Amino acid sequence: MSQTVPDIDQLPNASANGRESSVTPADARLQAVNEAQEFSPDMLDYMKNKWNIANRGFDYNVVAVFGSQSTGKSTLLNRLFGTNFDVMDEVSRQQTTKGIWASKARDADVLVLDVEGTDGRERGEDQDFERKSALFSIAIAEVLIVNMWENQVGLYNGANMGLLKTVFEVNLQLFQQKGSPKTCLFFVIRDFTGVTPIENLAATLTKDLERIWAGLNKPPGKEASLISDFFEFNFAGLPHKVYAPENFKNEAEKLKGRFYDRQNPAYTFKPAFHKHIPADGFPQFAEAIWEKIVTNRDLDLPTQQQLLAQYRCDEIMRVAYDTFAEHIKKYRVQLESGKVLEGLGKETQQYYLEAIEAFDADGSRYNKEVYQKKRAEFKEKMATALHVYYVQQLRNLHKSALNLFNERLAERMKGDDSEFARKLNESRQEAMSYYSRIAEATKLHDADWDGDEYQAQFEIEIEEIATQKRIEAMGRVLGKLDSFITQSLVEPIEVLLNEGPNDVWKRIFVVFRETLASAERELSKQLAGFESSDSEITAQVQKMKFQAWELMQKTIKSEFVDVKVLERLRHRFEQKFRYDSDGIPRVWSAGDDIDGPFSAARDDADALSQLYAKINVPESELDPSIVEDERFDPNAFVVLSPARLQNLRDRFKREADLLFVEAKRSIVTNQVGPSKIFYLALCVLGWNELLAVLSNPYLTLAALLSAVAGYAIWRTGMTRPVLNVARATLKETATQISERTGLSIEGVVTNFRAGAVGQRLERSTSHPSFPVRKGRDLNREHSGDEVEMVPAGRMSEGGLLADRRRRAVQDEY
Ligand SMILES: Nc1nc2c(ncn2[C@@H]2O[C@H](COP(=O)(O)OP(=O)(O)OP(=O)(O)O)[C@@H](O)[C@H]2O)c(=O)[nH]1
Repeated sequence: MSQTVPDIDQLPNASANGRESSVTPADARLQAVNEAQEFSPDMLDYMKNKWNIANRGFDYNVVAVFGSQSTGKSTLLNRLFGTNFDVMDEVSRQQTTKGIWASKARDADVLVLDVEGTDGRERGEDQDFERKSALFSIAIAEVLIVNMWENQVGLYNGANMGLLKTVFEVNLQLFQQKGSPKTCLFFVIRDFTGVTPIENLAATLTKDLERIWAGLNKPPGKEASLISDFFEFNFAGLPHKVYAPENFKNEAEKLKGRFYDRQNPAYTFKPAFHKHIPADGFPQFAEAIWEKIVTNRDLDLPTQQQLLAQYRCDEIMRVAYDTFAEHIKKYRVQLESGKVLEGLGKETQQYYLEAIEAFDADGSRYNKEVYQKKRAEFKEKMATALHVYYVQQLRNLHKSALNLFNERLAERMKGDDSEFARKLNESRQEAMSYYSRIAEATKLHDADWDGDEYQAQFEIEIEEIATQKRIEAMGRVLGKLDSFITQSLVEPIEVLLNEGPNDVWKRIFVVFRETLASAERELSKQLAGFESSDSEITAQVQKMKFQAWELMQKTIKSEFVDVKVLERLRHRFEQKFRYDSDGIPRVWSAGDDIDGPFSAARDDADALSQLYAKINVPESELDPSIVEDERFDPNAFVVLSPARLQNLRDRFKREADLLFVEAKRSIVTNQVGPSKIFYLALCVLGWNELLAVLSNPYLTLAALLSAVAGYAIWRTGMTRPVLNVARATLKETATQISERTGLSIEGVVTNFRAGAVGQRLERSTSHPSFPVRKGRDLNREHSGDEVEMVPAGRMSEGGLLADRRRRAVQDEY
C-alpha cells in the first residue's frame, strides 16, 4: 500500500539543531546506545508510548545510516524521514551524533537509527565503537544507508571499505546463516555532481565490495558464498546541498519516494530484508544483539532470534497463564468441597482456548520453532493445572455416582425384592452413564488424559456394592422362604404328632412334600428375578430342600424329647381310660369294669409308642435329591431307639398304673363318703338333735345359711382355702381330742382325705372344667396338690396338651 510522501519542506528540520516546537512521534528521539556503549532501557517505552509502533507486529521497517563523521547523515535522515536528529553546526564543525540515536519516521512505521560517524575525531584511532555500531546496524536494520562523498568512491579508506571488510567478516561469522534475510546496503553519494554517472560509481563500489568479500575470512561452510547471498545494493546520488540546493531538494524528494512509496519500482523496504522481529520484541532483540556484540559473544542471528522468541514467548505465556489461572481458581474450592461440577469441562476448555488465542496473538510473530515449542509448553502447563481439577472431579464423581446408584436401587426396590436383577442393572446403568458423561465432559479436548483407571476403579466398586446388595436381597428372599417353610412344617408336624393318627408319618410327609413343592416354585420364581444361572438355581433349590429336610428332622427330634412322648402317651391313655366314647369323663362306681378300659387304653398308648418309634414311610416318598445328598443320614428315620422306647414305655406304665390306682380309690371314696358323713352328723348331733334342728326354724335357717355359704364358697372358688382352714381346724381338733382322750385319730384323718378326693372327683364330673397340673412334676401328679381350674373349651385339646407339655418341659429344665 502506498504511503503519502510528506513534503520535505514541511518537515521540521530547518533549524540548525533540527528541533521543532511541536512534539510529534518523529520528534521523540532516543539515544539507544550512549557513549558508554550502554543500551537504553527506555526503547520499549518509546516504541509503545512515543512512537506508537510497538503494536505493529511485523508491519514496520528499520533503517540505519553508516558513514564518516559530518558527511550530512543526520541531515539526510531528517530530510528523508522527517526526523529530528541533531545536525552539526556549520560554524563550529563539532561532531554532533554520539552513540546511536533512534527515532520514528514521520507518517510511516519506520524506525530510523542515526549512528555515530566513523573516523570520529573524538575517539581518535579507536575503531572499536565504529565496528560495533556498524555491525549492530547491519544486524538489525533492513536497510543500511552508506553515506559517502562522491570523491570517496574508489578510495579504500575514504569509503570506509576497511571498516566494512571487518564488519562483513564478523557479521558473516556471528549472524549470517543460510536463509537469513538479506540486508540492503543503500549507497547515497553526496555532493553528486553527475560528471561520473551513478551507474559507474555503483559499478566501482560493487567491484570494491566484491573484492573485499573475496578477501574475507569466511567461516566453514560459507567459503563459496557470495556477497549477493547476504546483501543487495542500491545507489543514489544527491547533489551538493549548499551549491545546488534546488537539485538537492528535488533528488532528495525522489529518494524519499523510494522509502515511502510502496508502489515505487525502486521501493527500498523489500520483504526479503525484513528481520522478522515483531515490533514489540524489537527493543529486546536490539538490546540482545548489542549486548552480544559488546561482549563479543559467539552468537549468530538465528540464535538471537530464538533467544528473543524464548524471552518474549515466556513473557506472553506468563501473562496469558496468569489470566487463565485467575479464571479457573474459582473451581478449586468447589471441587475440594466434594462437588461435581457438570460444566467444568466446558468452561475450562473455553478459558484454555482463550489463553491459547492470547498467546498466539503475540507469540506467533516470533521465531516459529520457538513459538511452537513454547505454545506446546504453554498448553502442557495449562493442561497440568486442569488435570488436577480433572482428577478431583473424578474422585467426587466416583462418590456421587455410587450414591446415585444406591439411591436409584433403593427407590426401585422399596421393600420389594422381585426382579432384583432388572432393578440392579437399570440403577447400575444409570450410575455408569452419569459417570461416563461427566468424566468425558471434564476432559480437555487437547489432552490425552486417561481416566480409564479411575473408571475401572469405579466399576469395581459398583460391582462390589451390587454383589453386596444382591446378597442382601437374596438373603431377604431366602429368609422369607425359610419363614414360609418353618410355618408350613413346624406347626402341622406338631399338630399331627399330637393327634397321632395311624398314618401320621405319611401325612407328615405329604405336608413336607407339598411345602417343598411350594417353596421350590417360589424360589425358582424369585431367583429368576435375580437372573441366576440354571446351575445357581439348582444349587439353591437343593440347598433349600435339604434345609427343609433338616428342619423337619429337627422339629421331629424336638417333639420326641421324653417329656413330650410321655405326655402324648398319657394323653392317649387318658382319652381312652378317663373319658368314654362320647368324650364324657368317667365316674367310676362300684361294679364298673375298670380293668377292661385300662387294658384297652394302655394297649392303645403302647401302640402309639410303637408308631412313634420309627418314621414309617417308604423312601420313595422322599425327594431323591435329599436322599442323594451326601449329608443325608439314613438313620434319621429312627426316632426312638429301642432302649429309649423301652424306657419310656416303663415310665408310662408306672404312670398308667398310678392312674389305675387312683381310679380304684375314687370308687372307695364314692362308696364311703356320704354314709360316714351322715353317721358322723348323727353321732355328733344325735337323732333327737337332728330332728330338733330340722324342727327348729332358727336352726333350720342356720343350716340353710350354712348350706348357702357353702354353696357360695364353692361358686367363688374358695373351697380350697376354706377346706384347708377346715382341715387344719379338724386336724387341730383331732389332735386336741387325741391328746385329751388318748384315742387314735388315724381313722379320722383317713376319712378326711377320702372325703377330699371324693370332692375333687365330684368337681371334675359336675363342673365343665378340666384339671390341669400346675408347676408339677409328672411323677408327683398324684399328690393331689396344685390343681388349677381352667374352663373347658378355652383351649383346644391339642392346645391344652401343648400347654401342659410346655409346662412340663419348663419343669423338666
Ligand atoms: N557539503 C555538504 N554539506 C552538507 C550536506 N548536507 C549537510 N551538510 C552539512 O554538513 C554538516 C554536517 O551535517 P550533519 O548532518 O550533522 O552530518 P553528520 O554526518 O550527521 O555529522 P555527525 O553526526 O557529527 O557525524 C552540516 O553543517 C551540514 O549543513 C551536503 O549534502 N553537502
